Amino acid sequence: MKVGIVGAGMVGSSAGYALALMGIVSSVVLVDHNAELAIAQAEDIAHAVPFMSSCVVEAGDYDRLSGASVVILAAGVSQKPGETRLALLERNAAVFRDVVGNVLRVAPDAILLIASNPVDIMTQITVRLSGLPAAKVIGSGTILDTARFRSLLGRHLGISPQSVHAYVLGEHGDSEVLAWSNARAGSLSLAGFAAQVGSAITADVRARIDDGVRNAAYKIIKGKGATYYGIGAGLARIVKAIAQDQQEVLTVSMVNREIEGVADVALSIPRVIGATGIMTDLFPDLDAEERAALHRSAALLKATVEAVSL
Ligand SMILES: NC(=O)C1=CN([C@@H]2O[C@H](COP(=O)(O)OP(=O)(O)OC[C@H]3O[C@@H](n4cnc5c(N)ncnc54)[C@H](O)[C@@H]3O)[C@@H](O)[C@H]2O)C=CC1
Ligand SMILES: CC(=O)C(=O)O
Repeated sequence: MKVGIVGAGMVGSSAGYALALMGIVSSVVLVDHNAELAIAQAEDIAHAVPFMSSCVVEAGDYDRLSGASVVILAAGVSQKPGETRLALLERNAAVFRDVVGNVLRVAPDAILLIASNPVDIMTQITVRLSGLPAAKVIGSGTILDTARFRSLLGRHLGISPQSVHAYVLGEHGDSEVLAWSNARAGSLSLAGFAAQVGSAITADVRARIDDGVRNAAYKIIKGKGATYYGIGAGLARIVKAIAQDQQEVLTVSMVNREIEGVADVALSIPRVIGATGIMTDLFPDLDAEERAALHRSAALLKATVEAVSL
């Protein structure tokens, strides 16, 4: 499978690196309006390949995306310290007006995987610009927030994050919703597991984990200027689910017909991902407080996307 990546900065190159090391696709092509950067990133990643896999990693112009099954869109600006994701909207919408048409011209059948922020709005804008069915335009959404939630819960409980089943829903951003009520550890409820291992989830623990998930990006950007390893691996994980038709349940964003009373809005819930993109939506069981928070998140995104003119 060939995967294209438009935007060879920190996020795009990290996704390319993860894909190349995982050895799950045969070819990765990096495209950037800074052609010199794309060439340098591709060459650097290609030098890691002989240690791990046999993926061909190259850079080129849009024509080189011909035949790509998936194209990751990671072009545009990223947050400065203290800046919200939503503040990037106008600048990245302008970038996508340029990028989406160029990709579709050469790879009209590709699944588009959106990473640029604000990712839910950029996903909805991409559906509008491309005319593609919603299930073929996947936003990375809360895949990273869900990983952060599982990581912090696993650390608190003393188990692998892979044994924690917990999801972050809604916006990939400040209004996101940590679905505590249906989180599980192994086969047990969170509270049941925590009691057995003597690591109660007190109000303080819950507040600390909520803060660690919700504000992770702000803290990392303050410390090192950008986040990229986590989302790079998350994007590669979504590509793997498509490449291997895994029917994997992941929290990703797409334009939903209706969520908690809000129509036609892109946000994340758990969904089954396979060869053709999003196969099924899985609306989780939530308590009343979580449902109200998800409604607020959906309403915020809807109001934001309605203000964008294309
Ligand atoms: N979805 C998520 O969970 C995450 C999303 N992001 C977002 O990903 C995006 C990229 O972030 P970084 O890679 O750190 O930024 P970066 O600045 O390192 O890379 C962006 C790249 O886009 C390229 N670019 C800009 N306009 C272009 C155009 N019209 N055509 C082709 N290439 C163009 C630039 O030359 C640059 O190389 C940002 O919007 C950031 O907020 C970042 C981390 C996590
Ligand atoms: C930057 C960003 O969206 C994140 O790390 O969550």
